[in-house]
Amino acid sequence: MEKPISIEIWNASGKYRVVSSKPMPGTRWIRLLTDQDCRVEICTAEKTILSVDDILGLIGNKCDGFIGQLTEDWGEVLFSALRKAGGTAFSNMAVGYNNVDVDAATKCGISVGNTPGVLTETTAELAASLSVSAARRIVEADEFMRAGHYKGWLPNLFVGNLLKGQTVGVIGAGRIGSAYARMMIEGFKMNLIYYDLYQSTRLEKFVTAYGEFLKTNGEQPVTWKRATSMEEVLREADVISLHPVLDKTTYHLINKQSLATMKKEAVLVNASRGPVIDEAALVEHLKANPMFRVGLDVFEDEPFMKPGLADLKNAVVVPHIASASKWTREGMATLAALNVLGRIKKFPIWSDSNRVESFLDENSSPPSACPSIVNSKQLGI
Ligand SMILES: NC(=O)C1=CN([C@@H]2O[C@H](COP(=O)(O)OP(=O)(O)OC[C@H]3O[C@@H](n4cnc5c(N)ncnc54)[C@H](O)[C@@H]3O)[C@@H](O)[C@H]2O)C=CC1
Ligand SMILES: O=C(O)C(=O)CO
Repeated sequence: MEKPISIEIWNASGKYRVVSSKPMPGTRWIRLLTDQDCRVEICTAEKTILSVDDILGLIGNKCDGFIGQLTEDWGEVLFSALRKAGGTAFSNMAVGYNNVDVDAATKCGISVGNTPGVLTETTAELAASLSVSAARRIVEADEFMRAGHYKGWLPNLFVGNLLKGQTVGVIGAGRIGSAYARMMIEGFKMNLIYYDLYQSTRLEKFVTAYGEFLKTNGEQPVTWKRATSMEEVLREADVISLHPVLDKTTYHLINKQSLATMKKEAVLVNASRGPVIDEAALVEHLKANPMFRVGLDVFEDEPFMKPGLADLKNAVVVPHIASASKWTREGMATLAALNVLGRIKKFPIWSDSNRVESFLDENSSPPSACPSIVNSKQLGI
């Protein structure tokens, strides 16, 4: 850090030093730590994305646990430093942990926490919002209105795509992808096609049951299909939402070739990680196909957009806010803090990291457990 690090300190006399690289929403997470003899230090520097050097400065000579952010590069350098400072616990305040070298953490004996179970619906809701915004051209129409261009109703004004009866495609039907699929199916009566490495039996059962319900109601039933390849989804779906993890297999999953496979008037949504799409190829595709629309929450080189994207009317862009509801963000902070606290206190691992309600209840003490540690098996804890 160029300037001296600005730090807010809670419970200065606490035995265990826990550092958070950012202020996080709510105060419960701070209280949970200070109640258990932690001294909590929160970096309040204005710089948004902290460098490895910045974080080394925060770790210092004694640090028992660290709560980090998805914008930070947690690799061997930081985990070695944390270990040297006596630390055993790290948690990302995120469910995704593609910014973390888990093997490096394991080698240093450091646990890596993440925060599933509290952001599934919030993230799916934003993906659904982007789907509707792009299909119905809401942002374009809003800009038109504010610019004073509206002269009265016209048959051809901002005509977009109807969702009802169309096909929604989900790539990565895990927690968030499945929740998104249900919203689009229940909300808009869309048919489902999905691609995932694993079968999503619960989702399939839901669509079957919902289809039966619609049929008995005299309505057109919805249907589902598990695709055998991603290309099948790209070819058949009218709206496609991306929800896989980011790893070597999903980097640039959507590229020039896969974009060419999609329908000319399709809607593509990404609320997973930016590099899942080759963004430069996407810009070219959007330019060449004005009826093709995207809704993007994440970008390949965050915080930047690839040249040309910001000028395109067929793109809706928001700054990585998919999990940004108050309840979710406060919950993420709580889970991240408890991941770190649990390891420091040698608590066991919670039995089901997707069922974390009991950690989030404001009116009771959380269980004495680590809510979600991704390398617990490797560490033998
Ligand atoms: N934009 C945002 O603010 C947020 C983004 N995310 C991102 O969403 C991702 C998914 O989160 P969850 O649903 O909780 O994770 P999850 O682990 O429940 O689901 C991911 C799914 O992707 C599938 N998958 C992995 N490789 C694949 C491949 N090559 N092709 C197709 N499917 C593949 C997995 O089998 C799994 O079902 C996170 O890893 C994170 O990067 C999560 C929360 C908020
Ligand atoms: O949790 C994540 O992975 C995010 O991207 C932010 O919520």
